[in-house]
Formats: sequence, C-alpha cells, structure tokens
Amino acid sequence: MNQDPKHNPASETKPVDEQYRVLVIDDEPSICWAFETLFASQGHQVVTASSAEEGFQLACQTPPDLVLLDVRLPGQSGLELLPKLKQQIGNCPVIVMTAFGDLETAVAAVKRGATDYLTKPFELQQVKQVCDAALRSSFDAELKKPTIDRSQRGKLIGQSAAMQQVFRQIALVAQSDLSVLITGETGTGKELVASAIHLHSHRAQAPYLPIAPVALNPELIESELFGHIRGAFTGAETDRVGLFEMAHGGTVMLDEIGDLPMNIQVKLLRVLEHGEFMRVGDTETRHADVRVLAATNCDLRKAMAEGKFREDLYYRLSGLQIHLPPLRGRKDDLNMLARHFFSQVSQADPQQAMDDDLCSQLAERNWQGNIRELRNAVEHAAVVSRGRTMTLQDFPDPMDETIGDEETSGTLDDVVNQWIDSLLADDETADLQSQLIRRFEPLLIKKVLISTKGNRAAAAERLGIHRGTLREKLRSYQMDND
Ligand SMILES: Nc1ncnc2c1ncn2[C@@H]1O[C@H](COP(=O)(O)OP(=O)(O)OP(=O)(O)O)[C@@H](O)[C@H]1O
Repeated sequence: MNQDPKHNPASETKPVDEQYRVLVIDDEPSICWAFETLFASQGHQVVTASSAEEGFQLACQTPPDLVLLDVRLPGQSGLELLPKLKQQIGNCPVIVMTAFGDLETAVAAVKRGATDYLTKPFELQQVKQVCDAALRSSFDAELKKPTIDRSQRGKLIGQSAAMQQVFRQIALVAQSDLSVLITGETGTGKELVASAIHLHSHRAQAPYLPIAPVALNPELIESELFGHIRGAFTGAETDRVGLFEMAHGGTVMLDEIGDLPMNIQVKLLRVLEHGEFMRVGDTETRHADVRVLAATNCDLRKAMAEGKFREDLYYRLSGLQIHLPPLRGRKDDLNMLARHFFSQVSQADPQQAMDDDLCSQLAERNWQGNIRELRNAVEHAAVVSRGRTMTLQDFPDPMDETIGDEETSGTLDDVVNQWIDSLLADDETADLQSQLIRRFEPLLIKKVLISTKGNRAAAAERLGIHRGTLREKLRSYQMDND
C-alpha cells in the first residue's frame, strides 16, 4: 500500500488517451454544463462542484486527473483553495478560470500551483487545447522520471527493535479514533507515521490534512483552523470554511503542537472532548468528525511546567504516544534506509552502489537531522557519484560539522571567493545562488540565535523575518533539534 498522501495513482498509470476524471469547480451551471458536454464527448468522466469546499471534498474522495477551478466562488475563492487542493492531489494539473484575465490573478494562480489559466469567456476549442496540453504534460512528467519502484515511496522503513515497536503501535491504533501524540527529533519520521496511521484507518478515503500552525499567520490561525463568518473581522468579506470542516470524516495532523497559542489550545480541547467548534464570529456550534493526530519535537512536559502548554490538552492528545528515536540510536536501520533512498533516485543496484564499508562509515556520523539528513545526503551522493560505487567523499559534510566551522583568518571576500571557485571548478554544479544561500544562511541564523540566547522570537525580529519562517528555515537546515 502506498503511504504517500500526495500520491496520485490516477496520473501515474493512465495512458494519455484513456478515460480521465475531470473535476470542474464553478458556481455557474452553464459553464459546468459546457464542460460536461465537451469532456463527455471525449469519453471522460466529469464531476462538478459549485463551491471550493464541495470541490475539495470531491477531490479528496476520488483523486481527479484534471481540475478546472474558477477563481470567483461563493465562500472560499479558487485562489484560496488552490494550495490546499495541490497539497491533496499532488501532480494533478489544475487549470484556473478567471473572468478578468488580469496579470495579477494569473501570476498568483501559477505561484500557487496552477498549471495554466483560462480567461472567460472562452472558446471550447481553446479549452480543449489547454486541457489536453495539461494532461499530456503531467503524463509526460511521470514518464520522464527514472523507472524506480514508486510503490515504495512514502513507505516506513526500519528493522530495529524500536521501529518494530512503532509498526506495532501504528497497527494497534490505526483502526480506532484515538488521538495520537507522535514525538521525536526533527526528521525522525513523525509526519510519515501520522500519514501511515491515517492510511490504515477507516478514514483512509477521507481527507488527511497535515497542518503546521506555526507556519500560519498568527492572527489568522483560529480562522484557518475553524473558519470564520462574513464580517467576523476586517477583511472577512465572505464566510470561510476552516481546515477542521474541510477534513470532515478524515484526519487532521497538527505538526509542532507545542507552538499552538494558548487561546487555540482551549478551542482544540473542545474539539477533542466534545467534537464541537465555532467559526470565528459565529454563534452556531458545529460538529467536527475528525481524528486528531499531533506531533512535536519539543518536550511538552517542560512546556506544561512552564505554563505554555495545557495539561488537560496534553492528556487528551496523548491517548497513545509513539516515540521515534533519533537515527543515531538505531543504526540497524541506517543501511536499509540509505539503500532505500538510493533506489528511489537511481536504477543502479543499491547493494553495489553502497557497499557495507560505506554503510559502516556512514553509521559513524551523528545524523543530527536524522532520516531527513540521511535522505538528502544519499540523494546528493547518488548524483555526484554518477552510477559508480559511492565513497564517503561523494557525501556532503555532516550538518553538525558544516554549521559553525567558519573560523577563518581570511577576509569575508576571500572566503566567499574561494568557495565560489571550488564550485565553479565543477562544471556540473548548478543552482549556484541557492547553494550560496544554503551555505551561509545557517551561519547567520546560528550567530543570531546565540546572540539572543536561543530566544527565537527575538532572533526572528533581529533577522527581519516572521517567527514561522525562522522555524521553517531551522527545520530545513536541520538546526531544529532542541
Ligand atoms: N522510517 C522511515 N522510512 C522511510 N523514510 C522515512 C522514515 N522516517 C522518515 N523518513 C523520511 O525522512 C523525511 C523526514 O520525515 P518526516 O517529515 O516524517 O519527519 P518529521 O519527524 O515529521 O520531521 P519534522 O519534525 O522536521 O517535521 C521524509 O522524507 C520521510 O519520508
């Protein structure tokens, strides 16, 4: 069974001319009718929705091969829906329709993941061309990928006693509606465990929505989670459905639960205890049929002792706790994981490409960023080694060594110049700009955090970025191990 929630089987297995499932989200019946007629004449199946919310539900129930999404919809707009829809349906192309055709809407749509856009009114012939091109390119994109065993993507791997215990816990808890608290350092697989629980539960056909509240605008977290009604606050021009309503019948996974603001903790407790919530500004109590999974890499007991996390919420959430130990504590898994990640990006024999000596050398490393760091390192080495047996030199330096080793006597210009020269010496190196940022940004963040004695809010202020952005950066640089 594939455990990747973003996996879209429909777009991977169908030849271009076969029957497709097309989802049209538009509140104008005449537009829906026109699409139904057009696609039905080509033998495709069309489902229609008159609102963003209904469209999202349909997309979650059965993944479409193509979505046509109107920008102007009652309630949530098409542009608002787009990122969540893309998260749910992965590579499936989405064509956005707008009556205005202004550049800003088009740019916003493409930024949020639209494959193309159509300006109303449109010629059906033009629609056909755009849709055919979108379907063809998504199919071609799948074909161009190396032939790897994608059935293994998103699969939880592990043979250590600790992972066997995790598998047992997942199996035991999946069928119940119990809340699960998943703990472990960054990159240990908490999100993967949560999606495995959902996929093995009776909710598997309903939406699975992983949310990191810390990445949301703090002013809008409540509205994002629970929705709002028109006029609830400045800018709330229409009613809006929140994530808990969108996930109806399914599972919500709250990542970094330790960062949830106190006022939202109270509301979450009400959902967990009574299955009830209210949209912001509303007086009507709504019912939530949602299973809640939560993950954290911080010590919630400490947060409780400091008065930052509610005790009642902690006990309610941790109906069962699954702890994922750091990779350095389960080196039995390392060979298996490394070869697994290699086989995801290369057709070569993983056993040959990564011999036992190399695996033992890799096991000596600290793997501060855990399995995420290992995956990135193996993918990097697979590219650098270009098919030959890999050596330790093909691997990037360990994260714990690259951060903070810049004590140097040269001027900043000298150091940067040397580094750029080393990159330019390798004709194959691309993405120079992003490599530069990834090389130096962690140093800046580290120094700033030291200067603020670890206070992230103050560090974010000093850096001039939002605290959620800082958290994301720390995570992506695998510096988030407190
Ligand atoms: N046991 C495992 N088998 C295979 N892949 C794994 C395993 N554990 C983690 N991974 C992979 O490692 C990466 C990080 O995993 P994941 O995002 O689930 O970690 P996390 O603990 O949720 O991290 P964070 O706390 O930073 O959000 C992902 O690419 C995931 O697929």
